[in-house]
Order: sequence, then C-alpha cells, then structure tokens
Amino acid sequence: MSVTEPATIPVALSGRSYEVRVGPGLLARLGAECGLLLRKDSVPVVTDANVAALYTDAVEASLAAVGKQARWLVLPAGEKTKDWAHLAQVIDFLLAEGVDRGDHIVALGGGVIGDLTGFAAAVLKRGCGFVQVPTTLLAQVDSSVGGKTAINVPMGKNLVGAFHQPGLVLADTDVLGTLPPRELRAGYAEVVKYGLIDDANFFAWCEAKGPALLAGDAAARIEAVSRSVAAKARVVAEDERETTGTRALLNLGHTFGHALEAETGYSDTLLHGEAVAIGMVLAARYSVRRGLMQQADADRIAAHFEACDMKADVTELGLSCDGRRLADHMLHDKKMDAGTLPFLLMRGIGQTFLAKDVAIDDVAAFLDRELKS
Ligand SMILES: NC(=O)c1ccc[n+]([C@@H]2O[C@H](COP(=O)([O-])OP(=O)(O)OC[C@H]3O[C@@H](n4cnc5c(N)ncnc54)[C@H](O)[C@@H]3O)[C@@H](O)[C@H]2O)c1
Ligand SMILES: O=C(O)C(=O)C[C@@H](O)[C@H](O)[C@H](O)COP(=O)(O)O
Ligand SMILES: [Zn+2]
Repeated sequence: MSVTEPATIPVALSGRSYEVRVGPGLLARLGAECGLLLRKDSVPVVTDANVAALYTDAVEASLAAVGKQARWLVLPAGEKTKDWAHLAQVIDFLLAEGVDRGDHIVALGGGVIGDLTGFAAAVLKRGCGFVQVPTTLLAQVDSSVGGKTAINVPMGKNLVGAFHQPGLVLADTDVLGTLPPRELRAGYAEVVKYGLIDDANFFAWCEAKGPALLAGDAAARIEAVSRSVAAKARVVAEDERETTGTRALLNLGHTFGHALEAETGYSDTLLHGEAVAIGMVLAARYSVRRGLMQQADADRIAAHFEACDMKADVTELGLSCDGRRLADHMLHDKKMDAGTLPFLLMRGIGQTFLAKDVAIDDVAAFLDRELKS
C-alpha cells in the first residue's frame, strides 16, 4: 500500500460542501475513508462488468475492514448503459436493498456509472446520498465532481437528469493503471479542457507532461487529477446549477462533441472524451473563422492532441453526414434558450467565453467545410 497522503480538495457549496480526495491507495481504504457516511452493515455498490472484474476483491476487503459487506449491482460497460432501462434496474436494486434517504450508496466506475447511479440516487425516495469512486481518468477529473447526473434518451445526450451532489469523492489514481490506453486518452481531453478554458499555464503544462501522463507517469497523473478537480470545484462553487454562465464554460467543445456522439449513436465508435477533443478543435477553428482567435492557437491545440496520439480532426471520423445534420443535433442542447444556442468560443488559449450571437446556420456552413476539408 502506498504511503503517499491523498490531496483533499473541497467543493464549497452553500451548506453542502464535500471533499474530493485524490491519490494512490484510496480504494483499499474505501470503507475507512467513507467513515460515518456508511450507516448500515451492508453497502450497495453499483459498477460495471469491467470494473467488477478488476476491483471486487479490493472493495470487499476495504469494507470488511470496517465490518461492512458490499451488495453488488454489476451492469454492462459502455455508454448505452446510461439509459432508462438501466436506471430502472438501479432503482429497483436500491429499493430491494432497503436504502433509506439518509444512506449513501457507492458508484464505482467511470462517468457512465457515476452519472447513472448519481441520477438514481437523486430520485430514489426523492434523494439519497452517494459516494463517487471514479475509476477512469475522465471520471476522476470531471464527471465525479459537481453533481451533474443524467441518462441519455433517443433525442439526445444527458437530456434527463438532475443536479445531485455526492457526499464524498474518492479518486484512487492507482486504478488508472488498468485503464485501456484509448480510455485514458479520452479522459485526457477533459484535462486539456481546463487549460483551454481559463488557464494557459495549465495548457502549457499539458503540452510538457501530457505524453508522460499517458505513458504512466504517476506523479503527472496525480497532478493532472488534482489540478483538474481544483479547477472544476472553483467553477461549480461559483455556479452550481449553470445559471450564471460560469459553469457553461465546462461545456467547451461539448456542443460540437455531443452532436458527434449523437451522429455516431453513442457507440464505441466515438467515446465522449474523443468527441470533446474534436469538439474543442472545432470550437477553436470556428473562433478563428469569426476572427476571434489566431490560427496559430487553433493549430497548437490540434497539434497537442496529435502529439498525444489522439484524433483532432473531424474528417478522421469518416462521417457521411453534412453540417446541417450535425447542427440539427445541436438544437437539443440544454443550453438552448428561446431559439438561440449560446456557444463556447475562444479568444485565445485560456480565454474561453460564452457567445450568444452565433447563428446556427453559420455553424452548419462551417461544419460543412470542416467535414469536406
Ligand atoms: N457528470 C459530468 O459532469 C460528466 C462530465 C464528463 C463526462 N460525463 C459522462 O461520462 C461518461 C463517460 O465516462 P467515461 O469516459 O469514464 O466512460 P465509462 O464509464 O464508459 O468507462 C470507460 C470504460 O473504462 C472501463 N473502466 C473503468 N474504469 C476502469 C479501470 N480502472 N480499469 C479498466 N477499465 C476501466 C469501463 O468499464 C468502460 O468500459 C459519458 O456518459 C459522459 O457524458 C459526465
Ligand atoms: O460539469 C459540467 O458542467 C460539464 O459540462 C462537464 C462536461 O464535461 C460533461 O460532459 C457534462 O455532462 C456535460 O453536461 P451537459 O449539461 O452538456 O449534458
Ligand atoms: Zn464532458
């Protein structure tokens, strides 16, 4: 077991603050770290089949160490699990387990398990507690923090959900060691996002350390997760429910990205983080088209993803649709407001802002050119 102490990052919300603990060895201490949040002898744990195959024993041992027993619900892995049918399955499981409103359940897995279990916790008896134990880079740097929970529906991504904050987040950076390289890269896109939003120094850090992080550098992983969580915690503390526009900054690349995910059917063809990476490059290029950003900055972003062996260009997806079709997907975006769609654009690296004067027809024309170039 590692002796390195975890970093503790508070998410300061009025009256309901919680901690995100980041570091190696946390999974082995799950039971102890949760402490009084776990009130009963049995602890419902929702996970997916890949994670269960790797970490069942560690979780059971850590709970046994504090006299508790895990009760498992193991779901299929993948984005398609974030749907109505699996939501019903989680809720039926929690009801059968006799979960009360004051209890905490455990979401052990990536963003799919976290979003789904968090949403189930939000609606179970009008809200029970939950602990996020994120096991992907994406979930550690982004989805486990901030309380956005949701499922996908045929009309679009995350269209049914709730804001429901976890009671605790435990990000064990050791578990990233078993994550497939493709998933690691997808999660890394959301790390780079924080640099692009408002921290050019962090983007430069990504350029310097990203390849090492992806290759397995443990210190770089801990630093990336800690800095990303701190950045997200600051934004969420300022605008928990995305009402002032501050939290919308976290959506950089997502309007394009979610449209690409919809077009590829939420399949393994395109992971969320992969869509976000391409979406951020598109946002940068569209910002150049509007005369807001230097071409060199947009090129620098694409070059960084390419240096990390990631797709940066939408043409690499081989889509057969046109720009209008992608723009039509965007009309289901939750940022839509009285017929207009605010867009996250950039004046430079680390200078993202919410533009409210973007015409969807112009975006469709831009995408047409990008898809053909
Ligand atoms: N709520 C939010 O704020 C927020 C933020 C970003 C993304 N999201 C959502 O998160 C989802 C994507 O999450 P994700 O990228 O974590 O995908 P995921 O949950 O599907 O996990 C990716 C894959 O990695 C496997 N896996 C997980 N941990 C592992 C480990 N330690 N070792 C080996 N395999 C492991 C999983 O079984 C799965 O096959 C999307 O639905 C996205 O919309 C939500
Ligand atoms: O936490 C947020 O706020 C985000 O926007 C983080 C995103 O990375 C994440 O993908 C989120 O689920 C997207 O939110 P949505 O409101 O566009 O569904
Ligand atoms: Zn995202």
